[in-house]
This record gives sequence, C-alpha cells and structure tokens, in this order.
Amino acid sequence: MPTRLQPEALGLLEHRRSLPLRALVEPGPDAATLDRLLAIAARVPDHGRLVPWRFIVLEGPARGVAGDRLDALYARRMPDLPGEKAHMWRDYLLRAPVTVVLVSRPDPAAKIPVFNQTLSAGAVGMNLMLAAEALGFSALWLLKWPGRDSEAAALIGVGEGEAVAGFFHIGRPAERVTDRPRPALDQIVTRFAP
Ligand SMILES: Cc1cc2nc3c(=O)[nH]c(=O)nc-3n(C[C@H](O)[C@H](O)[C@H](O)COP(=O)(O)O)c2cc1C
Repeated sequence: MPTRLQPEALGLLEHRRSLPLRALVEPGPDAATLDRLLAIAARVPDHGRLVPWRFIVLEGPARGVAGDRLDALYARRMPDLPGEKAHMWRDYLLRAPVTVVLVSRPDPAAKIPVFNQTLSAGAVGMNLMLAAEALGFSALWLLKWPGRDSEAAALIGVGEGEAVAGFFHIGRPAERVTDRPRPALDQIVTRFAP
C-alpha cells in the first residue's frame, strides 16, 4: 500500500503540549463530544482484551461536591492546614469544565502480566490527551494527592484493587504556550549493533 501522510494528525502529534490548569476554560465538551472523546481514548492496545481501565467523569456541580469531600479528608489528615487551603481541592476540581479520572484496574488473576495491563491504561491516558486536542479542547494530565491516596480516591468512586492513573482536566484552550525542551533523540535512541 502506498504511504499516505496525514498532515493534520502529524501536526497534532508534533505540536501538542499541555496547558496549565488556568488555561482550560468553559465551555467543556458536551455529552456527545465527551462520549466521542472517551470512545477514542478507549481505542488502545489491550493484551487479552481485559479492559483493565475505566473512567470516572467529574462535571458540573459534582466537581464541587467531590472537592468538598476531599477537602474534609485533607483537613482531617492535616490538622495544621492553613485556612487559605481549606477549599483547595474544591477550587482545584472547579478549575476545568470537565475532569476525567482514569482508573487502572488490572486483574492480578489473569494470565496477562499486570505490567501489560498497566501500560494499557497509560495508553488510554495518552489517547485521551490526543482526542481532546483533536476535538478542539486541551487536556492536562495530573496525579496529585486525591489520586495517590486510596482513601481520597475512594471518595470519588475508586474501588479496592484499582488505582488512579491520572486526573485529565479538559477545557477550551485559553492560552498559547511555547514548547518545553524535548529529549534529544541521541540521548534516548541507541541502535542494537551485534
Ligand atoms: C502520570 C502523570 C502524572 C502527572 N502529574 C503531574 C502533577 O501532579 N503535577 C504536574 O505539574 N505535572 C504532572 N504531570 C506532567 C503534566 O501532565 C504535563 O504533561 C507536563 O508538565 C507537560 O507535558 P506536555 O506539554 O509534553 O504535555 C504528570 C504527568 C503524568 C504522565
């Protein structure tokens, strides 16, 4: 088959970069667009077709409710928390119009190694980033305390045996940012020379 370049796809792959949370603004994706975005995100290599990942969508007022619950737990954990941080997780979750929590749920009893299953979740994350961009949005992949603490993660519906692979904050891009340094190929590529 002849090679067919896809310039738009290449442009996206060669120039995409993350924006800061403050630059992800309303309007977020509507329900149909978010479904499309998640369907694209889920189109990844998946050894054994185990679907070892899932999504939890935080949108609308549910973001604030989730944030309040996280703030309450955070305050219990940190009795000396300064007053100005009392609502930090609420503020965090209300920044972007939509946040998708990507949950990794490898099956340890499966024949497929857990590592393979975990890598598949990472692939979902990157696909989600690219899908957001292709649909006219921008996404930021973060994994802060609410995703790393199992009790906090449970407050937003993450179960036992599951782990948060990332919070994907999605919105319209309100800023342009210059690229960050990328690794030089000679630092990361070697050729096996027997
Ligand atoms: C699993 C994962 C977790 C991350 N968590 C954070 C985070 O908590 N805070 C942060 O500043 N950046 C975090 N990052 C990095 C940002 O997502 C962002 O990608 C990076 O700063 C810029 O990359 P890009 O412009 O190439 O997309 C994380 C990245 C990954 C893959």
